[in-house]
Amino acid sequence: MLLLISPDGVEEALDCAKAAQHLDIVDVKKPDEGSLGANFPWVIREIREAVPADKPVSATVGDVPYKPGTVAQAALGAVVSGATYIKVGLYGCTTPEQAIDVMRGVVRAVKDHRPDAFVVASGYADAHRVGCVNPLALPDIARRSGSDAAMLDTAVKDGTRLFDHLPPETCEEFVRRAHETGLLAALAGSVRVEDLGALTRIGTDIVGVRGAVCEGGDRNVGRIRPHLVAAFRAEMDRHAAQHTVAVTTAG
Ligand SMILES: O=C[C@H](O)COP(=O)(O)O
Repeated sequence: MLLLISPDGVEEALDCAKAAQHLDIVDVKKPDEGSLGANFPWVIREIREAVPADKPVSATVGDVPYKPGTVAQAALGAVVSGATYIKVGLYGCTTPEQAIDVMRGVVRAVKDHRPDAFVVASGYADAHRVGCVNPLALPDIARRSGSDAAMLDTAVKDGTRLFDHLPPETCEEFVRRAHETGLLAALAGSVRVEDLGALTRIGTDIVGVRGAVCEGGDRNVGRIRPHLVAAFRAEMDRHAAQHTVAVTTAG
């Protein structure tokens, strides 16, 4: 499982860089603009320069409206600024068709500029609270739009967590649907270390966190700390090793 960490700006990205050996992807966002709030292009550029070259930089394009042209242009801005993982939160899409429309534009805008960039279609585990597309539709939306991964986060950051809205069995079905069509499955949403066992067991490819690696577990007031990133990674590795033993023993 890959670890994606979301700093809110250059200062926190520098702290992520200090823990670079413990993480896999640095994800630029602006949490005060929403769950997948988009940051400024110059922030993406500065973070790309600050993070070791072998660590991909991801950027969120926002909790986007159903405006395919606007979103495609924003996604191009993110990739031109140096991000190679482009994450789109399909907040304003109420049907799979709308979501596919948005993601097709993003895929074209991004891949015309940089064919090796990785496009992530993100929905929300708590979609029922904000009226957007069903989370289990995301793998099919990602597949039909030519995206590379399907992701779920939570739309409302009120302390409730991924598994409060979608139990592990439903997340497992999400992962299964993504894998069935050759896509990666990414999961996030106030994930804590105690969720890592289930996330590992169900085959999650990427786990996205912010709060869990901030001081006091607080994604707004706390700051990302390198030792918390290292500790989170150690727990991930422990669960991965346990899972391998369990699978080998069962086989
Ligand atoms: O993409 C990952 C998100 O930033 C997760 O943030 P969170 O762990 O604070 O919910």
